[in-house]
Amino acid sequence: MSILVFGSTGQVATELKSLLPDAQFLSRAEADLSNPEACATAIASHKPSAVINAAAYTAVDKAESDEDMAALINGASPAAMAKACAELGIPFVHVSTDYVFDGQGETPFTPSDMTAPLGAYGRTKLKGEQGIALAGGAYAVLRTSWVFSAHGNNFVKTMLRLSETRDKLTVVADQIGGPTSARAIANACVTIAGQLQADPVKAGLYHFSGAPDASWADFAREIFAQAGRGTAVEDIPTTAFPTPAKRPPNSRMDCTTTFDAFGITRPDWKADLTDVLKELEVSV
Ligand SMILES: NC(=O)C1=CN([C@@H]2O[C@H](COP(=O)(O)OP(=O)(O)OC[C@H]3O[C@@H](n4cnc5c(N)ncnc54)[C@H](OP(=O)(O)O)[C@@H]3O)[C@@H](O)[C@H]2O)C=CC1
Ligand SMILES: Cc1cn([C@H]2C[C@H](O)[C@@H](COP(=O)(O)OP(=O)(O)O[C@H]3O[C@@H](C)C(=O)[C@@H](O)[C@H]3O)O2)c(=O)[nH]c1=O
Ligand SMILES: [Mg+2]
Repeated sequence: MSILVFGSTGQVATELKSLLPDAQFLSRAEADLSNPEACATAIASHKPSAVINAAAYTAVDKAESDEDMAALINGASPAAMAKACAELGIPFVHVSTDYVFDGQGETPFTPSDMTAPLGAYGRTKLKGEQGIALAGGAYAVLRTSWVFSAHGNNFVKTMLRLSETRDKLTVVADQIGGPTSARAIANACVTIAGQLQADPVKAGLYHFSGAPDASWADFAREIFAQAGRGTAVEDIPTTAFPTPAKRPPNSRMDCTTTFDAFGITRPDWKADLTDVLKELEVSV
């Protein structure tokens, strides 16, 4: 397959690069997602056998005051990509988020559960999902959560940085979800692209998150335990950590249909964290 990837520097794009050395990666300079037509044109001119979109507006708090731009990048451009792929008859794999849900209750969300984003980032990602489904091609939207890797910005790197100057951190304990390594997501995207090409009836919306579910505070404790840092983690409620964007308290995702359709299981995030810490050279 000649795979075309939108994104070049992000967490998932970086992992796709090591997995797919022969794929083409489009940076922002080569395809700006604030320009949906440019994205469609890039696909039409490269004529790939599959497209993976790993680029997005991921600054959750900033999106609250910049929703129009986030909507172009997360909504209109992925929809335009899906349409261009449908016209070429090639698979399109896109990554979405747990933040499309309101996070009520304690039951894991299934792909068919009602969406109700609490903030601008989630609203714009939902627009992307809906535009992609409307395009009607051999698409897969893979919703994931709490992405971490050795590259880019993520919670693991933030915690390690803060632990250098702090003996104790306060971290929210009432938001529960599945931390997911960017490498596991990249692997899943490639598997799904291949299977969609052979079997386009598998098109649809899927969930993929690391197991077991944990709170951000649990995640922080595991990071410090594995990295051998003495920093203590105090559980706090979300109300004690005010942010511009509201985040879902329940980010648990039911990933059953992803296994049923593609044979892909939930990755063990603690094992993947070990690999990332090794890569960062901070493991004990
Ligand atoms: N991060 C997370 O915790 C989660 C992410 N996701 C989803 O997973 C996918 C991958 O996320 P992740 O790898 O973490 O993302 P990152 O934040 O690590 O990277 C985002 C990428 O998008 C690119 N990008 C942003 N704006 C534009 C633009 N206007 N034109 C072209 N490229 C642009 C960035 O390029 P540049 O370097 O030029 O800025 C960067 O390469 C996204 O769809 C995201 O919504 C889902 C759940 C959780
Ligand atoms: C730094 C810090 C954060 N927190 C909280 C804030 C928040 O609720 C949680 C995680 O912080 P972050 O800024 O990493 O969260 P955030 O950027 O919202 O992470 C999200 O990004 C987008 C792109 C997604 O799609 C989601 O799945 C999710 O990964 O931890 C603390 O409680 N204490 C702290 O010291
Ligand atoms: Mg963030």
